[in-house]
Amino acid sequence: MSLSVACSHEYGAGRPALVEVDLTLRAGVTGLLGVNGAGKTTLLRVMSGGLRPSVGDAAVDGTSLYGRRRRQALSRVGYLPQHFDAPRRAKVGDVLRYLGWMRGLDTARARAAADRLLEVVGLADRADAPMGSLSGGMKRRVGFAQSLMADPEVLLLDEPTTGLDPEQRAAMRAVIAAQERAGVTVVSSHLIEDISTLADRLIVLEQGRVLFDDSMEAFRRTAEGTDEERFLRLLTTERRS
Ligand SMILES: Nc1ncnc2c1ncn2[C@@H]1O[C@H](COP(=O)(O)OP(=O)(O)OP(=O)(O)O)[C@@H](O)[C@H]1O
Repeated sequence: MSLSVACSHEYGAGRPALVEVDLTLRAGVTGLLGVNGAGKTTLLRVMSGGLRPSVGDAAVDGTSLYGRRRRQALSRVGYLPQHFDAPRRAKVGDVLRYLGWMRGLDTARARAAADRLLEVVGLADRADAPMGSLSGGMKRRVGFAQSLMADPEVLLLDEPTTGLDPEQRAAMRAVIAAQERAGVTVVSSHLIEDISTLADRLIVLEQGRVLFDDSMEAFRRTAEGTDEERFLRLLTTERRS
C-alpha cells in the first residue's frame, strides 16, 4: 500500500507553505523533520485529506483524498492533529467512542476499540475521567488512541511529543513504537531525537521543500562525525550554494 502526494500549497498569494513536494510513502515509519514553519503541519493536513492543496493531489493507493472517491480514501487514514483536544467535561471513553462512531464504527465496535486502545495508551483506568482532568501528556495519548480507532492503514502523527516533559515524551515514543503496524506511519517533529529511534525513513522539510529524503540509516551514516544539528545546517547550506 502507498500514500502519494505531489503538490504545492500557499495559504495566500505569494506565501508558499509547500513547494513542489513529490513523495510516495510505503509501509513503515517515516519521520518528518523540520523547524517551526517548515511546512510539516501543512503537509500532514494535505495527506490527511483535510486541506486541499492549491496545486496537485494526495492519494491512498491511487485513490485521491480530494476526488470522487474521497470518503473511501479518508476511511483509510488516521490523524493526530498538532493540537488535539476535546470538551473538558466529556469523558475520555465517550470521546473515543464518539470519534469511532464518526469514523463509521457501529456502537459495539466503537466500544471495543475504545477499550482496547485505552489499554494500549495506558489510560484504561481513566475511561470515566473528564478530559479536563488529564495532563498534556495524557491528552496526547488520547489523541493517539483516537487516530487508531478505525484501524487505519495510513497513520499521521503531527508532533506527538512536542510540548511534553522528557518523561511524557519517552512514554509517548514508547506507545508509538509498540504499535506493530503493517501500513504507512508518518511522525513529525522538530527534534531529530524524537524520530530517530522510531523511523526507518527520514524526510527533512525546509521552507516547504523536501531537503533530504533517505533512510534513517543513510542519514546516520552521512551525519557520522558531525552532530546531527550541524549536519542539518550543512544540508541547508548545500542546497542554497
Ligand atoms: N492557516 C494558516 N494560514 C496562513 N499561513 C499559515 C497557516 N498555517 C501555516 N501557515 C504558514 O505556512 C508555513 C508552514 O507552516 P506549518 O504549520 O505547515 O509548518 P510546521 O513545520 O508544521 O511548523 P510548526 O511546527 O510551527 O507547526 C508557515 O510559514 C506558516 O506561518
